[in-house]
Amino acid sequence: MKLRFTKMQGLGNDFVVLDGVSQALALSPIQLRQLGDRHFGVGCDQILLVENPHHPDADFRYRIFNGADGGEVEQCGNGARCFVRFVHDRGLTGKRTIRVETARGLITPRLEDNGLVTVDMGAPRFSPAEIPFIAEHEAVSHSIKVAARMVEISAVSMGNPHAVQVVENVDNAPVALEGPIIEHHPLFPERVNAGFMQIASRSEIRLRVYERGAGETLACGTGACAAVVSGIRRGLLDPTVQVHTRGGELSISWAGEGQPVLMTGPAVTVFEGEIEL
Ligand SMILES: N[C@@H](CCC[C@H](N)C(=O)O)C(=O)O
Repeated sequence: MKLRFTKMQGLGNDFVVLDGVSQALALSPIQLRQLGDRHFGVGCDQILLVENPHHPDADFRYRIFNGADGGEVEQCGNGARCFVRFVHDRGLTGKRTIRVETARGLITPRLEDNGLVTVDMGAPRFSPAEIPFIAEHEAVSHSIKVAARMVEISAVSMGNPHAVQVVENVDNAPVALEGPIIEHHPLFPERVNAGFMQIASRSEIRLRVYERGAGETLACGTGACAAVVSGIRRGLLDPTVQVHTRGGELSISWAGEGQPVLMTGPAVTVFEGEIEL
């Protein structure tokens, strides 16, 4: 079968985006992995499938699959911004504020006049139901053993699970060594995204994320939200923070418990193409 796709990126976190609104699409895990493969397919960190909604209050539904293993996941921050650009640029909607159904509820991205996209990512969650590893007393951080050392991590769900640690300097943080160990740590039965955050000031962090099912990416939107939320809860950060990733800048705001996280950043179309699957 021939499949048309759009290649997009948000801060270098790259996506193959598929239009499941104009055509019915049901891809097997093998086909998804082929799309994600950088040698035998198109290559991307995640595949985004845009569909008609099931939820009565939503304009669209979008599904997210990690490119390396084809596994479906609940949420993707950079993907949410690319999703908005995609439906807007293809004329699938004229709205600039869009209600989107994800595997973890509705989120609301808005295409700004300056071309950036702001996404209301919903409230972060800290309950054991979302992150089973978190104890009932909901401490803001926990000590876990990673390789030979104890690491203090904050567990945050942005719909998908994150474990964030504070490091002195992200440039020499043990992302490649500890990322996969944290991702597969037995305390996280659903596996986890591992964040390494350097606090530059109360309003600026530097961040690297080893993503579940993808490895280290140039940026992770939900990872940025989770890192800022964990820094605010630890008393290290102000409510609005500039996040420097290897792929560029994001602005993240959070007013505190029960409030939504707002993420603003770019979304760019790279090219369109067709692949035989
Ligand atoms: N890159 C994304 C997150 C994609 C999903 C993640 N790897 C997971 O498995 O939860 C982002 O920008 O948030």
